[in-house]
Amino acid sequence: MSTPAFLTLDQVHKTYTLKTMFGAAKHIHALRDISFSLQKGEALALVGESGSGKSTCGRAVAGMFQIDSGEIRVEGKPIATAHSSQEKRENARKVQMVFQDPFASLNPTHTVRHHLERPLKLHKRVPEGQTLEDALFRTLADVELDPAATLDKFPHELSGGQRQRINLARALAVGAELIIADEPTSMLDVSIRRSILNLMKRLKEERGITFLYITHDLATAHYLTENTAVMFGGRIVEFGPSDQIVRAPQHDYSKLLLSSVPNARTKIDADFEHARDFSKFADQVRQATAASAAPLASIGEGRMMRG
Ligand SMILES: Nc1ncnc2c1ncn2[C@@H]1O[C@H](COP(=O)(O)OP(=O)(O)OP(=O)(O)O)[C@@H](O)[C@H]1O
Repeated sequence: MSTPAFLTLDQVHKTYTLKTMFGAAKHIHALRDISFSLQKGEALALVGESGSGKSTCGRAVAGMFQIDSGEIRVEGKPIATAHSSQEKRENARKVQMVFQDPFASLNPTHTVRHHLERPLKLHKRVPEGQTLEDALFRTLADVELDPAATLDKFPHELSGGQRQRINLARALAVGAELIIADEPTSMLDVSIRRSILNLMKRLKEERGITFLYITHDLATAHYLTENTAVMFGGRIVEFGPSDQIVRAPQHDYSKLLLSSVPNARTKIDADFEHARDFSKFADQVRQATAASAAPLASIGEGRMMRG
């Protein structure tokens, strides 16, 4: 029997219903018919503009709310059927989130030691024959921080990049197998973004950690990920190998995202390069993408596009 994918999303839908001032309900289709799967140790980028549904997708996988329909499976088991508290704890351990703001996710009144000690103890992650101190040192070394210099510091004594490394260390401390990294570098200095991406790449390659990498930045996705899903309006409009999507995007919306990236070595249609009023042109592309009811269909070589 073949091993199931580490993560599978099968026709996932999520609609938020908001009450407007006049009492009428407004429905926001945040996820529409989202399907993909990820093998252990693979990374998938979810890319799109603000509001396209990327974070909702990440939070759904982390089990932070109930989806309306469809199924999310981790190692073949639907997360919605985790009934016992032990099953829920185990899912929560395996799937960890790292957020955009590296400061907000750390408690400013506690040291790095406190942030890592608790998960290591709670999830019994201190290997036999090692002390808690050994495990703390190993966890910090795993994210390329100097353990002795870092352990007793408070979050405000660390740079943004170091804090994001602590957030990754915290995920490692519980034994995360899938890390959902939601814009993990967008609040960091440009100069250190690449080093955090490289660290995630190393964790993927050396530890077999699976990544769902949420980003606005289609151009950086291929450093870390094998595949990219371009999202718009809660739907996947294009899916395929990340380097191919960057070099030769097929969907007009993917081209639009890439056309704003300086120096992207991308085949963009003449329309995109010569549009006189680019923002009007961009709106036309968004409207056409929103209006299309075409299904996501294979266009060959592992690529899919909504026509
Ligand atoms: N808790 C919520 N209640 C109501 N609407 C929500 C909620 N969370 C998200 N939305 C709406 O769902 C849609 C998708 O939002 P989501 O945050 O998933 O997009 P995103 O692509 O991650 O955007 P960003 O990059 O800005 O985070 C948006 O229209 C958003 O306003």
